[in-house]
Amino acid sequence: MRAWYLNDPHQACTPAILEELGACVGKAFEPDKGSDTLFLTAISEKELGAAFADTLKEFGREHCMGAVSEVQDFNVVGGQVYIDVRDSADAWIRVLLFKEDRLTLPSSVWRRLVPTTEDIHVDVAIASRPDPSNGVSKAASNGAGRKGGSAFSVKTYRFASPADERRAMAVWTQRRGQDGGTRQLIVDLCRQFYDLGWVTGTGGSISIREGNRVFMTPSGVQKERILPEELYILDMRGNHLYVPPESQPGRSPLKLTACAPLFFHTYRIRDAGAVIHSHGMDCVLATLLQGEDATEFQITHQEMIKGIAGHGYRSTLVIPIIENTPHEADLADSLADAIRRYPETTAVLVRRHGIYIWGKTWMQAKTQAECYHYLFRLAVEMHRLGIDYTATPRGDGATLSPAMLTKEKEALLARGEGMGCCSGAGGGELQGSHALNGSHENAGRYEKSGIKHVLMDIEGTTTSIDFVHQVLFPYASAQVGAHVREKLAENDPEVLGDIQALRDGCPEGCPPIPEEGGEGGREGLMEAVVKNVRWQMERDLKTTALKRLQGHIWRAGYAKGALHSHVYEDVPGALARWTQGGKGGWGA
Ligand SMILES: CSCCC(=O)C(=O)COP(=O)(O)O
Ligand SMILES: [Zn+2]
Repeated sequence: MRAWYLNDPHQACTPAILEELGACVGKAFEPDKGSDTLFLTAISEKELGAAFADTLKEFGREHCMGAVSEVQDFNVVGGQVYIDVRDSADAWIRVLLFKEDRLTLPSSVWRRLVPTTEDIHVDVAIASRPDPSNGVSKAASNGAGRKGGSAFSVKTYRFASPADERRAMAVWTQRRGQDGGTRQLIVDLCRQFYDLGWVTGTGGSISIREGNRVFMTPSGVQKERILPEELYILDMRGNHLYVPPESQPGRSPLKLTACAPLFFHTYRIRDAGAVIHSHGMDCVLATLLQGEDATEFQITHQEMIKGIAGHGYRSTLVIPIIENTPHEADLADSLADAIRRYPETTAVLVRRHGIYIWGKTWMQAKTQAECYHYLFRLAVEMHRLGIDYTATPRGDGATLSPAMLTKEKEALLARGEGMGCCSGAGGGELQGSHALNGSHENAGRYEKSGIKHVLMDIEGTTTSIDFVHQVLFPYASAQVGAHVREKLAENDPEVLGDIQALRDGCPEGCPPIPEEGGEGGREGLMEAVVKNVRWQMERDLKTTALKRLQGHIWRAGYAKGALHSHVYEDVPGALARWTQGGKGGWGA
C-alpha cells in the first residue's frame, strides 16, 4: 500500500492520518460474517463491454455511506487499484492498493475507486457490513473531531451548478492565499509578522493545521525569507510527512522549529487550527507590567477585547504568564499546564520572551494576535500615563475613573505612592507589603488628591498567599454543598446565577450541571455543583464561574464569622494613616 495527497504528490500520507479517519489498512481477503460481498472483477473495457463506461463512472463517483451506516472492506484480489479518500480538511488522499491489500473504510469517509490505468484487470471484492460507530469516525468518537453524525460532512460541499462551484472556489482560493496553498500563506504571514516586529531576529514562529496535517516553520532562520518548500509537514502524532531539503548549497540543514512541542499542545488540548508564537516587544512588557511575580496579565473595558473569542467589552481579559526557560522546547509542560488551568484562554504569555496565541482557524489566530498586541501596547501606554488598565471605568460601577485623574493625582501615582502598588497592579507578596509602608505625609497627600477610595488586592498584599491556599480554598471546597443547599432553599437569585454560570462555562471533561427540575431533582443538582466545583479546583482552574461562586461562599463565611483572616502587621497602621481625617474609605 502507498498513500499520498493528490494536491501535492510529494506529500506522503501516513497510516496515522488514515487511522485518524477511522480507516484501517490490512492484508488478505477475509470477509467478515454478515458481510454483503460484491466482486468487481476486471474493471476492463474488454471484460465489461458496454457496461464499462457506466461502471467506471459509478465507482469513480464520490460515495459517503454515512446514511446507510456501512463499513466497507476493499480487498484487492488481483492487480492494483486506487481508492481515493478525503481527509478531515477535505483534501483527497490517493491510496494505491496492491494484490492482497485490504483497506477498511468507515461509513463517514468519502471515497471513490479509480483504476490505475484505463484498461486494467483488477479484482476487487467489496464487503459491506453494519458500522458499529454508526457513521461517526474514530476522530469524532474520540472527541478529537467534530460533533455530529458524520465527522467530516461539515467540510464537504455540494454545489447546485458548476458555476456555483467555480465562484466558491475562487473566493476560497483568494482567502487561502493567492496560490491557494497553506505553504504560501505561512510564508506571506511570516513576512507580515516580521514587519510588525513579531518574528524578528529569527525568533517567533507560525504553524497551521489542515485537518491532520500540520505545517511548521524551520528553526533559526530569517523568518521573513522562508520559502514555501522550506516548511515542515507533520501528522498529529508528530511523524514527519515532509522534511525540507537537507543541504542546499551554502545553507545549513533546516531543523524543525523548537516551538513544535508547544504548538502540538494547542492542537491536541484545544483542537486549534493555527498558532502564532510572537516575540513582539509589547508582549514582553506585558509580562512585566504587573510585577515579576504576576502569574496573569489582566485588562478590562476595551473595545479590542471583543476580538478575543468568548469576550466582550466589559470582560476582564486574563492571560496566564509562565516563566521562561533557556530552551524553547522546555516551555512545553508549563504551557500545557496553563492551557488546562485557564480553559477560557486563547493565549499564554512567556515572561521576558513573548506569547503563544492560537485560534480555530489561521484567520482567528491572526485576528486575536492583532488584538492581543494592540491591548498590550495600550496597557504599556496607560501604565506610563498612570492610568489603571485593570480598573472598571466610572459609569460601570467604578469608584474612580482613571480618565478623571487630576494632575495632582497623576503626580502622586508617578511617585509610586498611590494606587499603582495596591490596586491590583502590584500583586507580589513583597511588593504588596512594602506598598503599605507609606509615611504619614502620604495620608495628607491622599487627602489633598481627593482620592476617596483605595481598592486593595488581598493575596500577597494585605494577607499571605498561604492563607488563600490553606484556608480559603479548602473552605470553599468543603462548604460548597452546604452553601448551595442553604441558598437554593431561599431561592436566592444569586446562587441560581452562580449555577447557571457553571452550567454555561463548563470546561471540557468537567462534570456537567443538569437543568433545574431535571432528573435527580435539587439533590442531583447540588451534587453536580459540588462535583463540578471540586473538579475545577483540583485542576486549579480559574474560570469566571468558579471564581464567582467561590467569592460568594467566602463572603458568606466571613459574614457568619466562620472565616477569619489575618493581615500583615503594617496593614492596620497603613489603613489608619490613609483614613486620617475621615476622608478615605477602605476595604480589603
Ligand atoms: C532569538 S530566537 C530564540 C529562539 C526562540 O525563542 C524562537 O521562538 C525561535 O524558535 P525557532 O526554533 O522557530 O527558530
Ligand atoms: Zn520564542
